[in-house]
Parts: sequence; structure tokens; C-alpha cells
Amino acid sequence: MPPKSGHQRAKNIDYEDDDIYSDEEEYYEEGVEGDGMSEEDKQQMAAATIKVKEALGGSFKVTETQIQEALWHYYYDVGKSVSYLKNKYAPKVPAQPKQSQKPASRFDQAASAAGVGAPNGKLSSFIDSTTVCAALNLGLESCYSTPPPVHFPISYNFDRLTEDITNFFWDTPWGNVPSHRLGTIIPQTVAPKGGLLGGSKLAALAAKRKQKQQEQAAKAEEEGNDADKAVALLDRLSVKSDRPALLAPSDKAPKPAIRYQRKRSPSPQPQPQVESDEEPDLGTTRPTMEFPDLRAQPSMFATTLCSKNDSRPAGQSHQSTSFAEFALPYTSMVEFKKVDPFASPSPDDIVQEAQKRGAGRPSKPKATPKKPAGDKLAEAVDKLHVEEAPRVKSKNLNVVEEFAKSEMKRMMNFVVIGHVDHGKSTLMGRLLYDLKVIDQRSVDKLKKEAENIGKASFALAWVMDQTSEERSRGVTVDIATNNFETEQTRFTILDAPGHRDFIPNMIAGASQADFAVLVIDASTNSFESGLKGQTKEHALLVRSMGVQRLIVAVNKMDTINWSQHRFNEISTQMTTFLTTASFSPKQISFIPCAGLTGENVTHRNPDNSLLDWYTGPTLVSALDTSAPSPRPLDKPLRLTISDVFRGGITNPISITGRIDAGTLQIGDQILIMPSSEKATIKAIELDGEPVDWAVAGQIPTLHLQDIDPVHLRLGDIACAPNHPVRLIKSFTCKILAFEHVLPSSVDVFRGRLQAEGRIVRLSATLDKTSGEVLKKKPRIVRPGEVARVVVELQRELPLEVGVRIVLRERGSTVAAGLLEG
Ligand SMILES: Nc1nc2c(ncn2[C@@H]2O[C@H](COP(=O)(O)OP(=O)(O)OP(=O)(O)O)[C@@H](O)[C@H]2O)c(=O)[nH]1
Repeated sequence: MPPKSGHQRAKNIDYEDDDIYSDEEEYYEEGVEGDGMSEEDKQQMAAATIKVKEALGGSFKVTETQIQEALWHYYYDVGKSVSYLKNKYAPKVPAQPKQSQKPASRFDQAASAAGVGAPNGKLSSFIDSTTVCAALNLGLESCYSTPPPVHFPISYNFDRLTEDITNFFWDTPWGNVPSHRLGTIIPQTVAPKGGLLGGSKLAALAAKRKQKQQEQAAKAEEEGNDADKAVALLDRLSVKSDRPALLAPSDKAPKPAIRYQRKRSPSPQPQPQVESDEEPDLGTTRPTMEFPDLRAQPSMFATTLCSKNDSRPAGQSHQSTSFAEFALPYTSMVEFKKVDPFASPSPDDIVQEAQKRGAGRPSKPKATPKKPAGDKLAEAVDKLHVEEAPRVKSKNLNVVEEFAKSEMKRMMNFVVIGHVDHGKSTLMGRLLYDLKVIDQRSVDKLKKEAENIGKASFALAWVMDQTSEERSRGVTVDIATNNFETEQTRFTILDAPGHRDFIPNMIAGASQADFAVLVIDASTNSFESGLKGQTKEHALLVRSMGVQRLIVAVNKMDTINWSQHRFNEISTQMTTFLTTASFSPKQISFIPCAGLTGENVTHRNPDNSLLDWYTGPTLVSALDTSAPSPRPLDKPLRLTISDVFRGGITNPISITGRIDAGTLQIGDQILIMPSSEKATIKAIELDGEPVDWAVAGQIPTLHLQDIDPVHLRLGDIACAPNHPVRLIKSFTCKILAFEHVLPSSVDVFRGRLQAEGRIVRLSATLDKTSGEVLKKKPRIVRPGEVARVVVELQRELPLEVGVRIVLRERGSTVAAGLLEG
């Protein structure tokens, strides 16, 4: 009976239980006795034997044992067994031994090869898998890392082992490569021949040459021609010096002298009909062998860049330079030869020539002989330089004097603040419309657009709210500016967002304002809800930012029938609150108005008898009577950047911001902090008009040069280079608490500037009016109290004494104050 093969055992293994076998007994399963076959095996074997016999036919000479051996090996696979038996025991046909013979597989060969050295007899014990792998020339690494031993019966014939292996793999196609088709690796002893795969026409020509050369050499030797020998020797020497590695492959076996020459790059295009001059003349020239240069040739670009020192004699044309060795497509065509690409000046030459002429310099005569391309390129690179922008000439004006004698109108900036939707933008839109800053046509257009999206009541607000986001949401997001004039004053409106999410933007607007207009919705409940919201917060913020004058526009009076009672109620409540927030009652004005209808904004409506009880000024009159803030013109320049933008080709980088102190004029250099980068003022615009200078209190647009935009950020300070703002990381400030203040992390706001910091110390609580210390080192500062605290910043910021800051924590304003040092 055939041995129990590894396959058979594997069939019945419960892998979950027995993954690894520790000793050979375990390979035999229980219930298997004697011949090693189970009852099931025996039945299968009997049935399969009958089928194999039928398939082979009665005339086929094979014993039952041979059939069963085959079936055992092929897991009772009748087809395979039949094939095997036919191949194994079929009578050999002497006439066609090769065709009929089953091709030997790789495995067959390997196994046979191993068998050559093996004792051709009976092995006295089993052969383990290492031996099998070695026999198959596979090596152990291709077997299992822990190879399971393969057992063969005692007294197994080694010849049969190779046969079995051979037969087992005979049907694997990749193992059945006929021996005559097996590749042979022959170590290279000579340099490769020309052509991609060494079989080109040139190679054939070279071979011919070589043969001819050898014949000549033999002939010369016969004739004792010493001269030829010397030439041959010289050849060998020169070759060695040129390419020692390639041409002296072995000292022991010197090769005949062959002179290699650089292979010219063939044209990638089909050769034209014209006979090429470069066709080797085998008859007249020394026998040579075309050989591809194994070292990569430098590219044309690299050669051009690096060939500064041209050794060519002066006057030599480009065609005769080393570049000519790099064949270009169509170069051998007649048409191509007519074209001299260097005959006319290059585009670079033309540009340079034009530039010279433009600069008024006489153009140099064309250099003859022509310089090599590499030199020209190097020269051109040397000449490359960034055109410096023409220096901006300063008129060196005495700006303070200019301002004094300018007789220009007063200039004032006011910020419009208040709770969301109380009508700030509508009120400003109405004001601009009634003052004819906005024409009827524009307002009609806005009305139509607003109607189209169902927001007709926002048409006037859209005069200020110009972004699509603001218009679609019906909410102001960022500060919107606009200008208008009265008889006495030129105003800049800073319309702030009312929504609490945009308080940082409101702070930025407030930091630029001389005074504020607080808009309050007088309708039922709106005023009250505003008090809990941003009405109070905004009022406190602007006061903390240094605003002293406050005009309260009691708006939407049309919704309450111009109720005097309501107006008085609101006025009383607000006066109480504002005075506690340090506003002087003299600086507060209350104006009843309706932005939507325009009542009492720029004019009184004589037909509106409901407002007869009011005898005070209109809103515009109230604005006009406000006193401007003092202008520190004689102080060093300080401008807080509130916007950075690209103004276009002529003005690539521009900034906007209020001048807090000092003056500036065209041509001035300014220092940007904290980047410490300088810039030059190229042009100045004020309310869209070009001007030569600007002074403190104004919000000009400065067009800059000599600075990279990366050095300009919102909240940065533009200052005089000789009086720069210091960068500080820690400061003491006097604050008015909006909420309970404790040592904690805070966001520090100054204009558009926002930075992370921490209140590290509560130094003292102070008296509101006198500023005297009430309590040192308090544990907490309560809302409404004034205190001195120390703040540490995460990064250095341009802050100095007198600057107003706001401290916020998680979206709420906790305090605002003044930097002390
Ligand atoms: N009846 C009436 N409605 C007004 C008046 N003023 C404004 N409104 C309406 O109030 C709504 C809000 O007006 P806005 O001007 O957008 O309010 P706002 O304060 O600028 O809003 P934010 O800037 O987003 O805080 C709009 O529907 C206006 O039509 C007014 O005097 N009377």
C-alpha cells in the first residue's frame, strides 16, 4: 500500500486542535491500521481502481498496484492517475521519442540533478523536508520556516522519489519549459555591442570591421610589419587611457585593440533621402566599433549653463561647437541647413537692446565674434535685477502748518452702536439719502433688490450693509463706513454691528470714533430687551474706549405713535445708567426719530403734529454741535491699521486706519509694528480724494511701497521710524469691570488687534472719580468697580501708555480700560 502522504494526513487534521505536531506518532490518525488505509480509503480505492482500468482499456499493461499507487498519490483523482499511468507505462514509440516524451519540468530537472549525487540504492531511513527542498533546488527558505518532516516508508527507493516528484509536477505549465528553451546566463566578457540589444546594423558592421582588422593584423604579423604592430599597440594604449574600465576587462585575457568612439545620437526622426556624410566608410577608415556611451551625456541645458569657459577659437561658429555633437531632429535636412538660428538677434538681445535705447544709452555694437550661449546666458542672469520702484519724492511739507491754514471743515468720526435690529443701518441710510449722498435711483434699486428677497424694509439699511452676507442675513457683520458733510463738519460714519457675535468688530469701530450715536428701539419690549443685551454693553465699551460724547437716537418712534411718555421713560432710564458708566450728563443728548420714515433725522416734518411736544434738534443738528476730540498733531505718528487691501496695479498694497496721533505726508517712511518693517507712503486718499497729507483724527487710506504685505496685519501700528512703539508682553492697566473679574485667561482687544493673555494679578480697587486706592490685592473685582490689574500677553504687542484696551472672556466683555505702564 502506498505510504500515508502528507496530503492525506492533512485532509483529516482538525486544524483548530492540532496546528503543530510535536512528534511523528501524531501524524497517524486513530482507526488506521495495518496498511495504513481506513475503511473509507479502501472503498474509495476499489471504486477508483475500477474506473482507472476502464479508462486505460484492457490492452494497457499496468498492474493493480501501480494503479493504486497512482490513485493514492492523486487523492483518488481518476483523470490524473490515468494520465500519469499512460505517461509512465505507455509503450515508447522509438520513431518520435522527443515529441511523445513528456517534457521535463524544472522540478524534474532539479530533482534529477539532486539524484545524480545521491546513492542509487535504498535509503535506510526517511528523508526529511530539508533533503527534499535541496533536491528541488528550492532551499530551505522556500519551505516552511519550521519545516514539518516528510516521512517516507522505510526502504524507499530514491529513484522513485525523483519520479514521484517529477510526475507530481508534470502538469504545472511554468515548470515544463523544455530544456532547449531554458535561458542560459553567460557572464559578459566583452563590452556590449552597439544597438539597444546589441543586434543592430552597426553591430554587424562593427563585427565586419573587426574581422577585417583581425585578418589585416594576421597578415601584418605574417609579413612582420613592425609599423602596423606599433600602431596597434598605440591604439591599445590610447583606448586604455580613454576608457580603462571598459577596455581592460581582464589583465589575464587582453582583448584585441578596439577603438571606441562616442556614438552620435541618432536623429529620432526618419532619415531623409539625402545621403548622410556621417555614414562610416568601412573601406578607408580605421576599423572602429560603434559603442553606446555608457556614461550619460550632459544635457544641452546643463552644457549651456556650465560651459562658461569655451575653449573654441575665436570666431568659430555655433555649428562647430560641441553642441553640434548632439544631433537635433531634421538637422541633416537641406531645409534645416539653410536656417541659421543664431543669424538674427535672440529675443533677449532685442529686449536688452530696446531697454538700453530706452534708457538713453547708446547701444553697443554687436559683439563679434558671437559669444557662446552659455556666456550670454550667464551675462543675462548677471544683468537681471529687480527694478526698484522709483523713489517717492516728499514735498517736505510742514503738515501742522498746512492743516492750520487749510481752512478745511471740521472732521469727525462717529460710531453707530446699539442692540441688534434697533435700526442703526436704516437710520444711517436715511440720513445719507436725505442729505443727497445717495441718489433716488440707487435707493430705488436697493428697494427693488430687497423686495425680491422679501426684505423690503431693509432697503435703506442696505445703503450701509453692502456685503451679500449682510444683505441676505439682514444683519451688519463688520464696520461699514461712509461720509457726509454738513455746513460745518465732514463726518465719517462707522456703522457697527449690533449682534453680540461681532463685538470685536464693534470695538474696532469704536476705537476710531470721536463720539458715538447709540440707537435704541423705542417699541414695546425692544428697549428692555436691548438693555439686557448690547445697548448697555456697547455704551460701556465706547466709554471705556475714551468716547465722551453720546447721542442717543430713540428710534422707531413711529411704532409707538411718537409717545412722549415712552421717550421720557427711555431717557430717564438711560441717563441713570450712562451716568453710572462715567458719561457726563452734559455730553448726552436724546433725539426722538424714525429712520424708516426719516422723521427728525435731517429735518422736522411740519405735518407730524404728534411730535409737537419735542422742541429739540434733529439728529444731524445734534451731530453737528458735537465738539471734536482733541487732535495730538505734534505727537509722533501713530496709526492703527484697520484694513489691509490690494488697491490695484498702481497701488498694490494699501492700508486704512485712524491716525491716533501725529501727521503724515506722501514720501514719508513709516515703521510697521510688531513686524518692524518699513514702508514708504506712495499716495494718500481721504474720503476717496487724493491728498498730500493727513493728520490725527482722520482715517486716510495709505498706498504703500517697499513692503511685503505679509508684514501688514489688522491691528498693527504704523509709527514714525524714529519714535517706534515699544513691544511689550506684560502691562498694568486701570479697568472698569463689566463682570466679576478674577485672575484668569482673557482676550485683549485693541482696535482690530486681538491677542491672548492672562490677568495675573489684581493689584487694587480704585475710587472711580479720584482714582485713590480703596483696597489692595482684592480677591475679586465686582461689576462696576474700577481696579488696577496686571496682564501678561502670550506674545509681544505694540502697546503703550494711554492706549485703550478691552478684556473679554469666552465671548463676553469682562472689563475695559486704559494702559498705565
Ligand atoms: N417701523 C420702523 N422700523 C424700522 C425703523 N428703523 C429700522 N426699522 C426696521 O428695523 C429692522 C432692522 O433695521 P436695521 O437698520 O437693519 O437694524 P440694525 O440695528 O442696523 O441691525 P444690525 O446692524 O444688524 O444690528 C428693519 O426691518 C428696518 O426696516 C423705524 O424707524 N421704524
